[in-house]
Amino acid sequence: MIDVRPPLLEEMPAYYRALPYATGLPQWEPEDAAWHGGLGPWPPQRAPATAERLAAMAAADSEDGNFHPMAAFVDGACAGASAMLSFEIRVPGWRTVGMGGVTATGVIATYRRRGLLRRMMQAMFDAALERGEPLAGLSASEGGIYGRYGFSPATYLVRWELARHEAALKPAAPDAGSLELVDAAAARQVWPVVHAAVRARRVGELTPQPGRWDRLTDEADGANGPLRYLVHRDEHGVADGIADFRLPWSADAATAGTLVVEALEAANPAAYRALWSLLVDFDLTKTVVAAPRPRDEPLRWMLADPRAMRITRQTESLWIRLLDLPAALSARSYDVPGELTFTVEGDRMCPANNGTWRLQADGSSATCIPADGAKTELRVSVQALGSLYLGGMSAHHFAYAGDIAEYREGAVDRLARMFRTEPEPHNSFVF
Ligand SMILES: CC(=O)SCCNC(=O)CCNC(=O)[C@H](O)C(C)(C)COP(=O)(O)OP(=O)(O)OC[C@H]1O[C@@H](n2cnc3c(N)ncnc32)[C@H](O)[C@@H]1OP(=O)(O)O
Repeated sequence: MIDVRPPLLEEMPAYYRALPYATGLPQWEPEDAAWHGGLGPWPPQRAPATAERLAAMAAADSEDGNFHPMAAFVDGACAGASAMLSFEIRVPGWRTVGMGGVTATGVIATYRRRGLLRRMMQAMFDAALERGEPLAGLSASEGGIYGRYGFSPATYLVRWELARHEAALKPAAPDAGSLELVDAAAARQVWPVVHAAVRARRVGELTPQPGRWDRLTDEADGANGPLRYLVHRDEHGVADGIADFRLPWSADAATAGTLVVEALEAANPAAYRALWSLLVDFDLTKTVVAAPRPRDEPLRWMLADPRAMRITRQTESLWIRLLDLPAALSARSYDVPGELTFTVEGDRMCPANNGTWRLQADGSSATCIPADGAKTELRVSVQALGSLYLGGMSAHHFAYAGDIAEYREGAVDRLARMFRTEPEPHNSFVF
């Protein structure tokens, strides 16, 4: 018998044992190796979490009102685990929308492909709708899993490299502010302030989980060395930018002298430029590696030679799924005013999304109301709407792929123009 429901506190250890990160099973892409590069190509295999560790995780998670676990029990045994974290995500028009972020998902190998994830996903969608969250989001371990549940990529992230001797910046006015290397305690104070300023004006950025920056430390991470923290302050001494970077040790000439930027945020162009000016020309280094970064990194256009920045890796980051289509589409704004009548079909997990809808947007506000019976201009899949929602993808591409069918000439172009946003949406962390 299959039972899908939130686990009880005493069931949490069994719940965690369904998760790869608790059982020590391999990860598809160990983040440090795949993204930052480093000495060891793969970090060492993690040991399964101890009973004490599982108990501590259960205690912490049960205190967290934004953590909504879901479990699948087969004949009483916990065989599958997943969870949603409640976030607020910034959408076009600088508003925020509630999003259930799917995280910590696993089905024990001997129980897989029996529909346990599908059932957990359905239960989590229903619970998110009850909490009033019109969106679900996630970052995917494998690209082939989540489209069937209505998710589709909405943001990208990249890793880039720059050779220091090619990284001359175009001339610019001198910085009126100042830079300072600080310790982890100071960085923990600055990060929330800078992130809040950035988040207010970045589509795709998420509210950080409580304690997000608590783990910042001055301790060395083996040969990768310690994280170092560079803060920018404006001319009044107010912190408006921060970067976390490492200078890993290497015996290999190919990777020696690499400066790895793991995070950098700035609330304005002057702070952004000042931070990068030092990091791309750091004494005794040869190469700068940065990840995860936005695809439309402005630094490229500050370089005298824009080709010097080489994107060495790109993947999709946040996948979006519309749970409540009219609430989601009327919560964002549309830079290009317009009107569209479109039809969604075949959404079995959120059937209220099906039907014909009329979206009307005047540049600052929008309405999305049922228009069943009206002449439709487009058929749009719920996946295409997920990708288009934050404004980073082109509707034309989804028309090529068959996710959008045009019944009135010019309707795809109108959809594309209405949904696009500038700059490209970005989320600086995954969950
Ligand atoms: C958001 C995150 O947390 S990402 C982390 C996801 N977790 C992992 O990658 C850990 C390892 N993988 C697993 O634990 C499991 O394979 C899961 C959780 C991904 C899938 O669990 P399952 O219970 O097997 O999924 P379920 O049986 O509901 O599958 C539904 C459908 O997805 C397909 N599917 C599931 N996983 C995969 C996959 N990795 N690749 C391709 N198809 C898949 C199934 O074949 C099935 O297809 P169908 O609807 O056409 O019949």
